[in-house]
Amino acid sequence: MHHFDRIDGALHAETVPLETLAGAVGTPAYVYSTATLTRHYGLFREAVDTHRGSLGDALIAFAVKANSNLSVLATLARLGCGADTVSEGEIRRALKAGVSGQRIVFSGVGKTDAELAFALEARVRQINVESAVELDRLIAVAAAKGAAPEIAIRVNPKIGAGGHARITTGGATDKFGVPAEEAPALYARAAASPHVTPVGLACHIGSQITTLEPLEGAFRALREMTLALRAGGLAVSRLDLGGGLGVPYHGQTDLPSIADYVGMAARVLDGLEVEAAFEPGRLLAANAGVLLSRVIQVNARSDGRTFLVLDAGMNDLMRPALYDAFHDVVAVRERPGEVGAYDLVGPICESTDVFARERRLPPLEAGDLVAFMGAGAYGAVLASEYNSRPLVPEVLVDGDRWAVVRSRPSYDEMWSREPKADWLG
Ligand SMILES: Cc1ncc(COP(=O)(O)O)c(C=O)c1O
Ligand SMILES: N[C@@H](CCCC[NH3+])C(=O)O
Repeated sequence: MHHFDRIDGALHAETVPLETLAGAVGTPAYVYSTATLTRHYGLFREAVDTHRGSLGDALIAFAVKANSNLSVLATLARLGCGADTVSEGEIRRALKAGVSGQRIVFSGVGKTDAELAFALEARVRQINVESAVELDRLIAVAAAKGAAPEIAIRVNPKIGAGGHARITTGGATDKFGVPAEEAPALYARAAASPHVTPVGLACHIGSQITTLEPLEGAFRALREMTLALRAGGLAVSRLDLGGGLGVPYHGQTDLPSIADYVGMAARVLDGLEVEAAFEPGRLLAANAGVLLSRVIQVNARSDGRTFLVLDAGMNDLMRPALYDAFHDVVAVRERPGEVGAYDLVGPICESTDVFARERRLPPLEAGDLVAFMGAGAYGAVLASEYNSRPLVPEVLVDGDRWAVVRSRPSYDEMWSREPKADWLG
């Protein structure tokens, strides 16, 4: 079986052949590796523990949006990982997977009153407030419940970064966070309310960030703001540094390592005596998963273009269509012969249902299996049933054992969610 994990150039293999899984559950299917999730969390934990002096007893809160499969979350929860959540559904998933409320951070620009109330009932560790208007609503919700939740103010440091313009979150025009110049006054306002307890600041400037500079700039902004708030007599004991560190989709070997990244954070926070938190999503999960797909047909056109038509479509893996994202694709069993240039497409009736153009691959035939690498983050979670295609199964592998951790619904199950309007008879 192909190795999943390319982080740090290290290879971690599970021992169940992908062919076996494809035969058992059908294709397309997402396959996740326990060993890789464990290794990535372990590397992060080790880096953070090395810098306890600067980072305190730091929380690593997996960004559930990256992969919300309950068994993936349970795998991480068992290792001690927390959860960064952005909806009631994600809080519920994290709790169901065994993450205690005390390890759950609730972020997001549009939390409803009902979701805020739910977060208070779940006694989450921290609510990251993203605007003045949200603070007012939270104060009202908390007052009605006689609560005083611990909150952080998410600061927008006007440093946007990321692998694509559509995934930056810290830019001046992005909807996320409180503009840096407004944040101190908002913090002071929160401190004056008996219904919330401001404990710190948060930031998250974007995703698939491949250099440390923008992250360092954002962390420095939080440091300066902490010192300014303290000078004004306000207590700041936590800094939530968000997620965003990129992974090597292209096999790059020059990306910052987890140790580089955490070491940089420790240097910036040194001497502040705060407890740090990190919210990695992609970093923990992307290279812990592949999307398995079978070739439906090879359409070699007379104009010279060869379309490899796969049974996976953009509804199963949206990233290429949404962000022109690159996913390495490998033939699960390589046939001998000359490498060809294939346009990898799915069966969806959309012109953007193209995974790659002129990708060089060994000879492939109908029925062959391919694996999309780096599909463990923002893969299954972004899938839809477009073109009435059932969501694909998800499988978790652990050494030589495997389990279906999300099943493919039957068509009847799909229809059962659409009761006929009673007037239609
Ligand atoms: C608030 C917050 N934290 C963490 C993450 C995780 O980001 P990534 O998967 O890039 O680590 C995101 C997503 O971008 C986010 O919005
Ligand atoms: N969904 C995006 C990342 C966005 C992260 C959430 N803010 C991706 O697949 O790259």
